[in-house]
Amino acid sequence: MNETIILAIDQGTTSTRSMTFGTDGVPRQTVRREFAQHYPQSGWVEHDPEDIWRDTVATLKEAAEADGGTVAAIGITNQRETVVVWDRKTGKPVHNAIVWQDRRTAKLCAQLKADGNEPLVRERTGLILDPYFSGTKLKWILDEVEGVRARAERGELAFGTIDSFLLWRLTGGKVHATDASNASRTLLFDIHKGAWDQDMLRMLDIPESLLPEVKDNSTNFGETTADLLGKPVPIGGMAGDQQAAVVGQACFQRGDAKSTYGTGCFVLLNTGEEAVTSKNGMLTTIAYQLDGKITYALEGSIFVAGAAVKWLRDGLGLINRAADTHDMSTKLDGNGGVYMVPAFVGLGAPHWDPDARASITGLTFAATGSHIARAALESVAYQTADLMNAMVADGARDARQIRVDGGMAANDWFCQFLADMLDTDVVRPANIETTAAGAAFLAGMAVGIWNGPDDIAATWKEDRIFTPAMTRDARSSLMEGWQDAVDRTSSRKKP
Ligand SMILES: Nc1ncnc2c1ncn2[C@@H]1O[C@H](COP(=O)(O)OP(=O)(O)O)[C@@H](O)[C@H]1O
Ligand SMILES: O=P(O)(O)OC[C@H](O)CO
Repeated sequence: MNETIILAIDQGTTSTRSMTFGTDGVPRQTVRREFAQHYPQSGWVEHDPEDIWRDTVATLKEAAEADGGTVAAIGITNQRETVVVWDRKTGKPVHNAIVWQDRRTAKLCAQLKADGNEPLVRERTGLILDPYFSGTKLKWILDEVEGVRARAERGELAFGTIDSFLLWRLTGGKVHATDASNASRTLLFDIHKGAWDQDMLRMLDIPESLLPEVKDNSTNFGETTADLLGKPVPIGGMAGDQQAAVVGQACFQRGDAKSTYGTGCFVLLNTGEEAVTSKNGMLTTIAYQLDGKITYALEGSIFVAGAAVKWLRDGLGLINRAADTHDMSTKLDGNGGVYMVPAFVGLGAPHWDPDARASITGLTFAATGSHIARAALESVAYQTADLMNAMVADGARDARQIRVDGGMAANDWFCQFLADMLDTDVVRPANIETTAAGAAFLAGMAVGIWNGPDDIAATWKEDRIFTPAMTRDARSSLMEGWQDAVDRTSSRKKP
């Protein structure tokens, strides 16, 4: 008899992946495709939703076929905040997807801030007024794309983050829904009430008819059309990729923290039933909602992590493969005073400086390509340290370990440097694709394969622990160099 499997779709910023998992939670097959990034203007980032759909269908079919098992349920996880608006009749997007990294609404955010809206935004949504989140991007499409506002007001259009768009397409246009974790990133959602917020909709002039229904993370989201996998398959799980990683890393207890290193880096700290408000630039967000009960997280969001390594490869041509950065960094005695501040799309938490742009500082004739590669890896660890310090300052974090995952976590040199900078054990699981695993677990729970978080925690396996091995003085001196580089890169000039 065919084995039962769960299929996870992981729609990331640079690639779309489908993975199959056994009922033991172990990954079996992975099919991955990179897709085109569009940069129409400085600071703008777009995706073609049809590329995303095409790769989703192709990878899910290939993964299921390569596996050969019987797909019991599908889970979807996705790059968050990215906005798609489509026609309810034809399913056609009215514009390219505006990606979470896109800064085009920086001015609008500054204006809304100057008008005194930020305290209410923070109180209701847990977020701040930064172009990162979906709300102002949705407003841009309504205001700038000809005819769209009128069509929206006539109820002809639907808005969604990537999860919603894929759900709509996978169900043949039958279901327009999202999950609480994705909704909590839109700037439109009251994270305390668990409902769309009328004041936010008014502030951004967004017709409510555009919005999807918001559901638990593990529930019946509908069935796929029969043509995709030969028969309809239930979609049982949906979560933003960072929240799915919280589930995949089994961070179910208050105080558990994970950090995912993909395109960006996102640290999420489970704060249980309490929605902790940060005074230090962190976000308050929904980690997951199960059986109607919300668990919150404090989040630190860094916009560029693995993307800096990708730039070394694709922009500079300095490396052939991302993994080359490991040996280049290992062979140097130190960083030679070279720092990279990867503010390619501004700086996220805790600085929130959308107008900053990247820099490399401290270059001398002794600097080599390896110093630049190392500076890229180091910058991601320094940024994580800034987040952890902010969480400590918020009184929200003790000195427990942090679990890491995502593509960059495969790099041993980086993980060790991270442990040194955080002065905390860095724990890497056997499966670093925890995002897809989280989506599979949520889907599997919905169809009774796993009963709840305890079953999921039992499948989590450690690969390696990286223990801090640097003196306090060495750490402080590196962090000072980093702080100096950040100050030089800031768009806010010191008086
Ligand atoms: N060994 C490595 N060392 C450093 N960076 C790496 C390594 N392997 C992958 N990366 C980086 O990690 C990112 C890929 O991670 P992934 O989790 O697939 O990202 P995403 O889901 O955002 O597409 C890429 O940006 C790549 O540059
Ligand atoms: O593409 P990733 O994995 O870096 O994730 C993107 C985040 O969801 C953006 O908030």
